[in-house]
Amino acid sequence: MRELDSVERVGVVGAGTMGNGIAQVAATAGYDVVMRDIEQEFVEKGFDAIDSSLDRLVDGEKLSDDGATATRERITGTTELDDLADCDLVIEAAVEEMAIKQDIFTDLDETVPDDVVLATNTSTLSVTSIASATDRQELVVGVHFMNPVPVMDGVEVVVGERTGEKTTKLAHDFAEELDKETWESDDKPGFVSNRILMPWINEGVRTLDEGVATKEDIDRGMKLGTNVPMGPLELADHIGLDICLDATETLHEELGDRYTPAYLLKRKVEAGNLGKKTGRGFYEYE
Ligand SMILES: NC(=O)c1ccc[n+]([C@@H]2O[C@H](COP(=O)([O-])OP(=O)(O)OC[C@H]3O[C@@H](n4cnc5c(N)ncnc54)[C@H](O)[C@@H]3O)[C@@H](O)[C@H]2O)c1
Repeated sequence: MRELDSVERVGVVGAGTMGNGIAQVAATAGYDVVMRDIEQEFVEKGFDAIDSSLDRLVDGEKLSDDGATATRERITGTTELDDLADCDLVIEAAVEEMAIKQDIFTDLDETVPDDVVLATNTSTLSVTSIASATDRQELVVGVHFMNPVPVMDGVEVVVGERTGEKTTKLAHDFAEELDKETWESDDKPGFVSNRILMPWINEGVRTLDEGVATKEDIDRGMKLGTNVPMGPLELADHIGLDICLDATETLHEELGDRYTPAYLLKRKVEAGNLGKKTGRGFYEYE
């Protein structure tokens, strides 16, 4: 297995909310990064998000101008999977669909050298099922970054049925190289974070739908009452309502009725009101 010391080039699959954030923090830590999406347009959008994020960090004096320029220069974009062939570690952050993730892992398994660790950023899908699409299950692990990646300090390392000990250690060590702190979860639905967070968000949506309070009061109530930085509806908009629905459906499928997705959550996703990323969710955004 390729050790962390020999990791120079990191591949990121998906240039969306999480992929571009992971590419940014890996490049800031000094790694060369190849960020791959299926369309050039999505790659460009990923770079736009990275540029805005780096600008904010420079404005807030958290990163120097030179640091931002160097970070940006270390990231290359592509639509070709073959461009990941000389990566020493690959992190997948494509859409939360098992069939798509398994196809990606089968393709990666054929493209990337046998001793390279393949990580997935899945929020709730089984790391073991994703790994089963490869011939290197010992080298597949969950490395679950939090959103927004450049801001959040934590990374959840998810250990699948056949994930090797060295692979798990590499996942922790790599996240720490990116200045993150880690915790570990067994490969069970929702892991630690979303098993607890998604029912909280879902209950917030039901509380709105059942007319208990206005959206503003639900969010204010939870912020003032429990000292969290965002209430459930604001946080759902931030994460993306489609991501919340996918995660809640997985939990419902695996863990039963207490996780049934709220009706209003499904209605908003069907209407394309996915939260911040589409300009409208529970709140409206410029
Ligand atoms: N949004 C969050 O708060 C959050 C937090 C933690 C983990 N996650 C997980 O991270 C993953 C990505 O989520 P996101 O919010 O960045 O989604 P997103 O929709 O913003 O981005 C997904 C990207 O993947 C691309 N894609 C689809 N198929 C691809 C393929 N075959 N190859 C390469 N790229 C492909 C899409 O074009 C899109 O640009 C999901 O598994 C999600 O569950 C999301």
